[in-house]
This record gives sequence, C-alpha cells and structure tokens, in this order.
Amino acid sequence: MENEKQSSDVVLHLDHVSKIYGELHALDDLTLSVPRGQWLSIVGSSGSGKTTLMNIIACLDTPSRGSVVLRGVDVSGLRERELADVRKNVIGLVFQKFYLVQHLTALENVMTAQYYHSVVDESQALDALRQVGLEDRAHHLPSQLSGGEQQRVCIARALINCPEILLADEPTGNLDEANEHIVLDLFKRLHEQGTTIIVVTHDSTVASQAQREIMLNHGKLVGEQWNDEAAREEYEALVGSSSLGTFDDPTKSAKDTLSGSEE
Ligand SMILES: Nc1ncnc2c1ncn2[C@@H]1O[C@H](COP(=O)(O)OP(=O)(O)OP(=O)(O)O)[C@@H](O)[C@H]1O
Repeated sequence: MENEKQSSDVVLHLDHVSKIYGELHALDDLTLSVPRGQWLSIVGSSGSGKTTLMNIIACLDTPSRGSVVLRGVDVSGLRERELADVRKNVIGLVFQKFYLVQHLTALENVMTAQYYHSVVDESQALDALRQVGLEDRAHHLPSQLSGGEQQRVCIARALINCPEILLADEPTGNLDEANEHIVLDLFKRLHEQGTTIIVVTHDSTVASQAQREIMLNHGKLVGEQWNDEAAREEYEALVGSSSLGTFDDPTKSAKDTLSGSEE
C-alpha cells in the first residue's frame, strides 16, 4: 500500500510503534523517521528494546500497534512473499551472532546470499570478501577463522546484494580494535556510497561515528544526539525539528535525559 504522506527521501518511518508482551512494552509508542542515506546509531541499556526495534525494521517481527513504512510502503499491507522480497532486496543484516554455515567456506557462505537471488557469481563474492579484507581467507571454514574474521564474513554476506539499508546489531561486539577499524572504515565507505546504515551498539566510539544517535529506555525514544550538523539541517528540512532532548554520554542513564516523543 503506498503511503502518500511519506516523502520518498524518508527511507524508513515508524509511526507510533509498540511491541507488547503481556504487561511489558518492549517498544512503547515509538515514532522515528530515517532519511535515505542517514547513518544512525541506536543506543540504550540492556533490555531497552534495541533488538526488538531492529527486528521490526528488518520485517522479521511485526509491531503490536503502529505502522512501519519502508520506502513509502506500509509493510503491514504486504503479503509474506512481498515481505521476503523486501528482506532479500532492500535490507542487509549483520547480527551479533554470526549465523555462518559451519560446513561451508567463507566464500561459500557469502555465496549463499547470492543463491537467494538466483545469481551465483564467485568473483562478486570474492570481491565482497576483498572489501572486508578477507580475500586470502576465502577458502577457510568458519572454525578456521577468528571471531573478528567471521563477523567480517557476515558483513560481506550482507553486502552482496548492495542493500539500500544495512542493519547491524552490535557489529563490532566481538572485535578487537584493528577489526573494529576495518568494519567502521567499511561503514564509512558504504555511507559515502549512499547506503542507509542503522547500527545498534553499546560502544560509544562506534555510536559516535554515526551522523545521529538515538537513545532508547524502556522501549521509548528518550534522547537524540547529532554528530553531523549538515545532516541535522537536512533532516529538519525534511521531517521537521525534533522535540527530543540531547544526551552527552550514551552510557549515561536515560533517566537523566529528557523524555518525549520525536514529533
Ligand atoms: N519474545 C519475547 N517475549 C517476551 N519478552 C520479550 C521478547 N523479546 C524481547 N522481550 C523483552 O523485551 C525487552 C526488550 O528486549 P530487547 O532484546 O529488544 O532489548 P535490547 O535493548 O536489545 O537488550 P540487549 O542490549 O540486552 O540485547 C526486554 O525486557 C526483553 O526481555
């Protein structure tokens, strides 16, 4: 279903989204707009709803209330096959847990993503591994790779379809500093190429690489910080100014930040 209200430059819009488990509001009336090409970090304490939000954005889960509009289309109106197409063609996912197939090499793991597109092109898969600095590990099994290398294979796999939106849940969670740099440099390159990047992270250094950081607490959006003034101006021209308070330290208790809804 087309949503006339959304500008084509807002690639993702969540409108009063809640996810409710019994008494618990894992997400509580959350409204969020993400312009195309924005690099956004989501921070918040454990249990604040970050993974729930990512799963809903990735169309792996559905909200109890509210709507999710991806590229101008309300995803609640899509059939399962159309949702699968969105997951396949629009979104690249990098999870904290690797989900690599253990009996396949790094190269073959990357090629599994191509398989779903009915295109198997070894040179393209090798190129994705080259982008994450792993060309020389292409024929290793996951058990022969370090944690950091396995995470980079997952990123290569997510990049294979050139997704418009890259969703990464703790993409540097298991990485040492050198690997973290490789991943962040890659995100910078993808951002420059126009990919929308949404990263959940506990790491304030990783979070601060994004143009914009938002903070969740008990499923609510409670704070926002801009690290790129030009991006903020663009956002405000597109969406309007935000009524959210800022936060200085992403690890700070969200109780200390102003609460409110985004729009
Ligand atoms: N399937 C479920 N059934 C019941 N409660 C759930 C379910 N999934 C998540 N929750 C609850 O929703 C809340 C938000 O969980 P979520 O995993 O989104 O938090 P998070 O911010 O990602 O946490 P962490 O940083 O620890 O990964 C938590 O209180 C969690 O226990």
